[in-house]
Amino acid sequence: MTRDESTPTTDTLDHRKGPSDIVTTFHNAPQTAIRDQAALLDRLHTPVWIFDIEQERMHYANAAALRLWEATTPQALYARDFSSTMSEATRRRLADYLPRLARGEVIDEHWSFYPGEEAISLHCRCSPVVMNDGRTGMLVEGMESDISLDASSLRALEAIRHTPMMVSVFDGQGRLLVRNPAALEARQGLSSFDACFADHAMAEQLLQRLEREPRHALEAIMRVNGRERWHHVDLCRATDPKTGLPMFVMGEFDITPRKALETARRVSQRQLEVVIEGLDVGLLLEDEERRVIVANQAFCDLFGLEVPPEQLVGMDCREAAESTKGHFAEPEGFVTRIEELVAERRKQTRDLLAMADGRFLERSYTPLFVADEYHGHLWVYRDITRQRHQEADWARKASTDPLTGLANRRSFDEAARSIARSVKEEACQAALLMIDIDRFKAINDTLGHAEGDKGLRLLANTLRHSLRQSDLPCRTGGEEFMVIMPGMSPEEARTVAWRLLRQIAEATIEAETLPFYFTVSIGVTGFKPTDARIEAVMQRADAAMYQAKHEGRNRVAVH
Ligand SMILES: Nc1nc2c(ncn2[C@@H]2O[C@H](COP(=O)(O)OP(=O)(O)OP(=O)(O)O)[C@@H](O)[C@H]2O)c(=O)[nH]1
Repeated sequence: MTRDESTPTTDTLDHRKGPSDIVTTFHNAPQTAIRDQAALLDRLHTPVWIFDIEQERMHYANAAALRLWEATTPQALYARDFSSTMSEATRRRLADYLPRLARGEVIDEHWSFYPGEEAISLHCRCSPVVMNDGRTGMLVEGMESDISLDASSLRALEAIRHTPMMVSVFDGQGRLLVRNPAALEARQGLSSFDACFADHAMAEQLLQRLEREPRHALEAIMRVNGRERWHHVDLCRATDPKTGLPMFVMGEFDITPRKALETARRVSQRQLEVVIEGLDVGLLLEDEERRVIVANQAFCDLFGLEVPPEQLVGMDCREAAESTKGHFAEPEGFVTRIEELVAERRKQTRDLLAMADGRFLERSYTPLFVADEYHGHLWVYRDITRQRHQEADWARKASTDPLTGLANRRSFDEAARSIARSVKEEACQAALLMIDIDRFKAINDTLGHAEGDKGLRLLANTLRHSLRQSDLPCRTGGEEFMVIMPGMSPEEARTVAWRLLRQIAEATIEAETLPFYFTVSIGVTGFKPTDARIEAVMQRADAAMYQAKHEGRNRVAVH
């Protein structure tokens, strides 16, 4: 069929009854004008028809449309029952149209027609029309399409009409010839090949590539309804069967969710590596076969390994433990404990390991289970040497008198309670001395507090150097000192007290930096199993000390 054949004459109209639909739809013109308008429409080369989608009946067709539908008379076409010839795909497509037309939408799509042996692709503009009974009909203007394919190609195009995959056909210059509804919906307003791609330069290169290669597949960022989406793109070179000119087919589907997932995985993998590398704890990840999966630089540093951590990957962890055990104060214990933990597969944190060089490491062991399946284990080593020293320092400070360096009242209480318990439960003996400087107030008042402090320090040093290791000298108050003497009877302690008393007096005389000398009074008592509280023994020591003061100072008294 050619367009020339379709030239209508006004005669055609004489034996046709124009439907009154046209009146309401087109111009709302007076009835007398119907025939003139219909005659005008018959003169169009463009086929125009009105189709009742619900009843599957034709309501109007101009002369060009009659030829397209291969009808000899309009009446024959209006009487035609389309339900018997309409394919299921076409019925579904039209069923999609109905609500859209009812909403007033104008739908532009390609439709294929097969009059005789011919295949015609028309760009159909489908608009809503109100029919006589008030229902919505479809007014179709079949405009010429750029595409000229043979019948089988058009049928192939029809077949891809219902796929969610986007299919577009371009000519050799990248101008759009036809696209299926999925592509049409995604690319409204975009009609060139390069406009489909976010990267136009890449589109240019692809066109050139297709001149050399018959097909090419890629993943690219494409433009879809003004947004950018990742698509898998299949490009295939073809030839227009009529003109012999090159064209190519592009099939696309959305892979954005997969790409997003891949990106997220890549980012989190990289982030994980950065985190592992940046950690200042030594980290070693083993698989269930006890092979190293990951180690970080901090791990190598802790064990003095002079290889980059990547070189440990794949190494047998049992061998690694054997070769590093020499770093530990108890090498065999280190290896044995690792094997125990692995056998138990129970999380273990804060395992303290003493190193041969005096450092302390804290070890955490975590078995790795994914969905109840064992996948190896994670070892984390942390150097806590500084922390340990700090803690020891704090503990010492908390229990030490800052002026003299002797144990303070808190330590004295703890030690005295412990000794009292031993005396009670183990029937051993212990003594307590209370030492008080004589007339210390006068020294302070005449020479000042700072000079007085020198005296206190001298007394503390004398106690420290004169007593046994097992004795505990403490500064329990201003110028009041106590000495706990485990394993000693009050009588034995009395002898020691006298010796101390003399040594203190001599020390004050010998000390060149001390501008005064002093004596002390000492009260002596013994811990008794019957003492309910340590205050009892302290009171006796206190009483003995006051007795010594009372008796003239510079002496020892026993309670
Ligand atoms: N320099 C110095 N003096 C202290 C410190 N703690 C207490 N003192 C002083 O020690 C003196 C204790 O005096 P008292 O307990 O009254 O008795 P005393 O002068 O030692 O006389 P007797 O104990 O009766 O022999 C007071 O002057 C206190 O201020 C201290 O940390 N440094």
